[in-house]
This record gives sequence, structure tokens and C-alpha cells, in this order.
Amino acid sequence: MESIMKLEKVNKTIGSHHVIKDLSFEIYPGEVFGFLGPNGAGKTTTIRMMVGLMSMNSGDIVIAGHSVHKQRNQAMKRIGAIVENPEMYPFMSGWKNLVHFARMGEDVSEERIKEVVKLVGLENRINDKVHKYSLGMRQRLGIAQALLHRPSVLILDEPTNGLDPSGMKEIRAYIQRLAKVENVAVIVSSHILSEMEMMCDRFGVIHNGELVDIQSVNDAIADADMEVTIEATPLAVAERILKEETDHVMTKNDCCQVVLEKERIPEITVRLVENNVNIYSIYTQRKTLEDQFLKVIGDGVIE
Ligand SMILES: Nc1ncnc2c1ncn2[C@@H]1O[C@H](COP(=O)(O)OP(=O)(O)OP(=O)(O)O)[C@@H](O)[C@H]1O
Repeated sequence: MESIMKLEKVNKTIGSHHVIKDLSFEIYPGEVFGFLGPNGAGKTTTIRMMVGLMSMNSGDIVIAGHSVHKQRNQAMKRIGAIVENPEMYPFMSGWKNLVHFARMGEDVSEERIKEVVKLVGLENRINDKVHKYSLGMRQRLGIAQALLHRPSVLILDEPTNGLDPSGMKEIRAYIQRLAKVENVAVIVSSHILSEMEMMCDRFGVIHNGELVDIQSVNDAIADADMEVTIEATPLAVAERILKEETDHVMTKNDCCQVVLEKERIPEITVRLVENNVNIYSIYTQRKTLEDQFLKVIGDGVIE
């Protein structure tokens, strides 16, 4: 599949600080792409360059075949974004707000407005004034507004920020659905990793302005190490054998806890049994995206 957005060796220096370093990656239609990184990693700077709010020092961003450098207007027409809080008129209804924004763009029909309202599930409340909306509803109205002109890429900076768990769940479901229905590539930035795990198809991790990891969420989950808790006696023997196999061994109550690749579990179980260790139970739990993320960025200290 051909990508819809391509970053090509993007560099940005602010003052004397080299904030973005040779950043290259691609985004595909219909996917939800999580853009992850600790505070100060360069996410907002990158997003500001994607939406044309900030220039690059070198490199290029190509959106639906249009270079942000050479064909800025065409490139920007293909982008929908909520970067800061969406601008809404609180004493106008959601519908009137959308009509107002539709007039500022080209070729947005009433049919299209109805379509985006349905996509974000605001049909029943669209005639209410925006000041009566919950934060989640305002966020969904913002997404509807960003979708009006049928962008190829939708960029949402921290879309679940400030929402309660049920609001977060709702936004997640709408984002996933609209990516598929509209075949739009959605880029979501966040540092809430459990959120990303539930919402995204792929994710990229940026640290100190550099891309340090990019992979599908499914691969990340499949590759994740397992946390294995083994209830065994004699515990001291089990502990000694496990310590020969891995550095990550902890003993708790009647159990040893180790972190291992899944493939190693059978061989280690056999070794324990061969050494006359009695095994009463083995409990395995996959490490989360959060653990993987910390592994990639180390202790998260920004240089
Ligand atoms: N206007 C500016 N002047 C000086 N330095 C800046 C400016 N804007 C950003 N920076 C620096 O660039 C780096 C990247 O910042 P950026 O805001 O892009 O990070 P971020 O990943 O979005 O972080 P956060 O998650 O905290 O929003 C930081 O070190 C920041 O201090």
C-alpha cells in the first residue's frame, strides 16, 4: 500500500537546540498511528511542521503526493487537525458551528455535514448549544469539523486529554471507526500508553528528536516479554536455577517471578523439573506497551 504522508529527513533547530533530527517515517490510509514520546521529545514540534504552523530547516513532508515545501496549499488541503483546543462558538449550536466552518472551506455540502455528525455520534445533540456539551462531545465536534473537507490525514494532538474513562473510551471507538469508514490516516499523539495500545494500529516512538522505534501494536504485543510467576519448592533451588538463566528474578511468598521471552518458558520449566524442583503453578502475564516504551527510551531522561 502506498503511504499518504511521508516525512523525509526532517530537521528543525530552535535557537541553538537541534530539536528534530533526520526524522523519517510514513503513514498509511485507514490506520490509526500513535505518535509517542516523553515530555519534550519533539511531538508537538513535528505536528506543527506537519500542519504547516512551523517551517523545517531541512527535509520535507509529503502529504498525498504534495510537498509541504513546494506545494504548501495543496498539501494543507489534505490535512485535518486539532492541534490546540478546537475553536468553537459556545452560544451557537453544534450544527451552526459546523455550517460556519463549512462556509470557510470549499465544496462542503449539507450532506457532508450530516455525514460527519453521524460519524462522531452527535446526531441527537447537534442542535444543542455547544456550551451545554461535555468535554468529550466538544472534542467529537472538533473532530467532525476537522473532517468536513474530507482530509486524507487527520491529526489529533492528545485527543483524550482531560476526559474521564468513559469519555476516553468513546473517543477511542469513534477514532478507530472513522479511520476505517473514511479511509483517513489518523495520527494521534499522546503519552498515555495504555490508551495508545487500545486505539492504534501502529506506533512510532520519538526521543530527543529522533525516531527510536516504529512497529505495529500487534507485533509489539506478540514480541512483548512475559512476566512468569512460578510457585515451586524448594524455592531456593528454583531461584538459583532461574538466576543462571536470567537477570530478572524476584522471590515473593512461595513464588519466583521472572521476565522472559515466551519461547524460553518450556525449556526453563524442563530445567527446573530435571533439578527436582516441584512446580505447583505457572502464571504468565504479558508485559505492556508501557514496559516496552520504557525499554526503548531508557529512564526517559531528556538530554
Ligand atoms: N519555541 C521554542 N523555543 C525553544 N525551545 C523550544 C520551543 N519549542 C519547543 N522547544 C524545545 O523543543 C523540544 C521539543 O518540544 P516539543 O514541545 O515538540 O516536545 P513534545 O514531545 O511535544 O513534549 P510534550 O509531551 O511535553 O508536549 C523541547 O526540548 C522544547 O524545550
